[in-house]
Amino acid sequence: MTLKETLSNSLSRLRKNAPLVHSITNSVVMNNTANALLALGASPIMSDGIEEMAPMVELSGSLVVNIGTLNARTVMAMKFAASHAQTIKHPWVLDPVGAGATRFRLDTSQLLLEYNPSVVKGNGSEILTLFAGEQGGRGVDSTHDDIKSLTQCAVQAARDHKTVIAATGETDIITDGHRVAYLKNGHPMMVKVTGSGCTCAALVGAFLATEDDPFHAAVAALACMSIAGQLACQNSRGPGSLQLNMLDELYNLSDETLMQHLSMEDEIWE
Ligand SMILES: Nc1ncnc2c1ncn2[C@@H]1O[C@H](COP(=O)(O)OP(=O)(O)O)[C@@H](O)[C@H]1O
Ligand SMILES: Cc1ncsc1CCOP(=O)(O)O
Ligand SMILES: [Mg+2]
Repeated sequence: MTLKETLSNSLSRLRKNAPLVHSITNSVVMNNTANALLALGASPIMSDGIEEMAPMVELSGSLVVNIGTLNARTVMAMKFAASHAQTIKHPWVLDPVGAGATRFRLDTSQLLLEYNPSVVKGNGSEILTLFAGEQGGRGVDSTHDDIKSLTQCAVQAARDHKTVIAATGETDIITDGHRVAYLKNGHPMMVKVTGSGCTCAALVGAFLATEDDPFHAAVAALACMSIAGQLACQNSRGPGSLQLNMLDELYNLSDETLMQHLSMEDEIWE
């Protein structure tokens, strides 16, 4: 079966299951992320209280750890949740937001990596900072657009850490170190809405709960995000209407629309 065929009913499968997705995320995007998960067909719950971390991880179908507005207390909660997820083999995704901005962010991202995330989702600069030690990015935004070097880095990182790397940008690159998918959907206006990348990570979390293979989960999630974004941009005058239209497009997305608009190439790296 081709990758495209494998993805052809992933969205309806997700909606049938309506998974509960637990996010420890940043205070900038919390509301929008919860709405995006609802629009897609999942159920969000945001919680960073260490007192309820273990039962919350067990209750939900997957975990999203996003370090966007981290502090000492929330980092403790993130570590606890990630560690518990690893112990009970619970799927989880790491979004190392602004990993290159400060030492605290880099150290926290590296520490969380030790708990074997199923997927690491970042923009190009975050992935290169974390896995190639490159200085780049402007705060939480990416300054990287070289597909060749990013793919090389992502493949090696996926192999070294036995995980799936999903690097977003004009072309999204998703790899488990062997299979590599390039998604060319999306629209440049998407970078003008804060939290676009965070929504990607949340959607990866949703698909991790209903797909057995984290590589498929990451490809399905980024395809939904980029295609919904691309369609939303057609009716948006700017970032304000895009943020709203994005939710409507996620809500109205179907397997058929996804397959119709999907612009993807994939290859195997030996
Ligand atoms: N230049 C671009 N053209 C098309 N889509 C883009 C572009 N830049 C980012 N995207 C899309 O925007 C979403 C967020 O990606 P990105 O901006 O890299 O994340 P972040 O918000 O973490 O920096 C992804 O779905 C990605 O495909
Ligand atoms: C602006 C900002 N500052 C801290 S977290 C955050 C949101 C980042 O969202 P994204 O990574 O999706 O652009
Ligand atoms: Mg981001």
